[in-house]
Amino acid sequence: MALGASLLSLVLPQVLAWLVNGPLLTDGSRAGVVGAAAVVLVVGLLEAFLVWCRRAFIATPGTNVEQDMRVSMFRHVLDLPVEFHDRWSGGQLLSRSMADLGSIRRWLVFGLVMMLVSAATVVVGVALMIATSWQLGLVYVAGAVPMMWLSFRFREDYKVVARRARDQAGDLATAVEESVHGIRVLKAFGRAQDALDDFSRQADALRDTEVHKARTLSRVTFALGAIPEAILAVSLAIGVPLAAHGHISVGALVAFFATATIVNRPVERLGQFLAMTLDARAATDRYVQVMDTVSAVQDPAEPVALPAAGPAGTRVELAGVTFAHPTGAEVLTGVDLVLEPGLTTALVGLTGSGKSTLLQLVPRLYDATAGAVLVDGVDVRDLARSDLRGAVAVAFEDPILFSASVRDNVLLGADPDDEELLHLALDVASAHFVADLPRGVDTVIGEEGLSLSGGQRQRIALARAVAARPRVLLLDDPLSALDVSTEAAVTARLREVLVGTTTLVVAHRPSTVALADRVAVLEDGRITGVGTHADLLVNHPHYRYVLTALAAEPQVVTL
Ligand SMILES: Nc1ncnc2c1ncn2[C@@H]1O[C@H](COP(=O)(O)OP(=O)(O)OP(=O)(O)O)[C@@H](O)[C@H]1O
Repeated sequence: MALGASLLSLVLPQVLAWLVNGPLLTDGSRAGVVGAAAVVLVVGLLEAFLVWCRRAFIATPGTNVEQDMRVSMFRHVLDLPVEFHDRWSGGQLLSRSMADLGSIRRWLVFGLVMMLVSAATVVVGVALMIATSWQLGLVYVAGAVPMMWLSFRFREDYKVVARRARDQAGDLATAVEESVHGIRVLKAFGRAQDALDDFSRQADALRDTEVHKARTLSRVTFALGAIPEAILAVSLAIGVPLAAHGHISVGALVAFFATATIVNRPVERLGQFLAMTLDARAATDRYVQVMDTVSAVQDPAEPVALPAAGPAGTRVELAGVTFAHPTGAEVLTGVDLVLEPGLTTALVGLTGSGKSTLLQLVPRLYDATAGAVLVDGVDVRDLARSDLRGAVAVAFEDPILFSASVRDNVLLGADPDDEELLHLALDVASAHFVADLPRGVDTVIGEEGLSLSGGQRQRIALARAVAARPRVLLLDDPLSALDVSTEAAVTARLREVLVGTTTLVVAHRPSTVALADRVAVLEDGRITGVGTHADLLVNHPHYRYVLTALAAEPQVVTL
């Protein structure tokens, strides 16, 4: 339709030529003039109708493409492993999934269509101009050479700044995200001004890039506007003598200039279309960069079914597990550890010894670099991730809650309508404070649960892990914000409810260690001792040292 509208506009100069050569220069008949006016009117109305159709019909496919790309990207980002999210900032992903995709849509619905239409209009228009007068047509074609050279130069310059601007916009989004996320720290330390200064510096850099882009575009727009006008002046200087000597008719001369005026329009806008295309290209590159990232943690081609748990529960084994973050040194070196079915094992080690890392290998938040993690004898890499993560629940030390109701947060990994389970899980986690919230379990907790205290957040996160009714429960020191007596009450209830659940608890407090059936000591990336608390106290010097260090950590600071 866009093409039809544009090509129709080229009909008008031909009507004009016929009008000049016919009724105007010969008989001057009224019927001829009226006929020409009628043709102009019909062609004009048809062109307007086609333009309306283009605008009306392009919106749906354009927005559909944008939506499909956005959903695919979010699905892919959710599927990418934690290691990817360790490296990528939220702002970059945000700007790629919002602003970049918006720019691709605008290009699809306008830039691409207008580029194609303009190209067709120019080709057909120049052909008509050559057919009208080959001498003048060739002059016009000669003008294309400097324009193509200028466009090439523009493309080389602009594509670099277009990409830079998008990357800087992503960094700026990250700065906003981090500052908002850490607003309490910034305020408490009185660093708001520093954050503002940093942000202003980044915003200045983005503005400079945008100005650079605009200047590059304005230079090429000026050149692409001036050259066709100059060609028209040259054509006029050549065309008038040609017409005067009868080499071309006056009508042909008029038609040539009318066509040239129409062809000039898309030529003059070529810079703008090119800029849009290069912007969309930078946006597409950034989109593809995320989409082309292959997830290192994938489902196997033919997943093995998770065997039913044994009578005592599920057995988890880490066999010769070694792990290093892509950017760091080896954290775990040949770890051998068995979590006996239905028992609670405490994992103890100095800070930074790799306890959280070890725990995250079980649900495949990371994959072991060497060795294997086995759940009931099956390598976790041979299981479908959904099966594995359905059987394993984690409560992290830093509890992440979503801006949803308490109910939705707790029943995240369970049946969302299971009222009984909801209350049981909250009870086990000693989250009785929920009853006092304004709307009870339906109270929407603020972004990331920041409207709750640290201990309250931890208890909701623990309730979530319990409600998942896992075969294996991994607790990364989830009770650290609770006082010792609440911790004891929660642990006692956990023991009652989680009969048959194999539990690994990362312990930072002697009180937590004492509640476990067995203790494993992580030292220099290896498990150097497994036994009861009492045995290890007697036989394991590093365990004694770690316990002393943990006990020395002040729980209450007295000034
Ligand atoms: N994403 C990461 N990239 C690179 N190194 C990391 C990453 N996460 C953790 N590490 C490093 O791995 C090591 C183990 O970290 P981990 O969080 O497992 O220790 P931890 O024993 O749980 O510590 P803590 O008791 O303080 O919670 C640390 O040296 C840490 O710096």
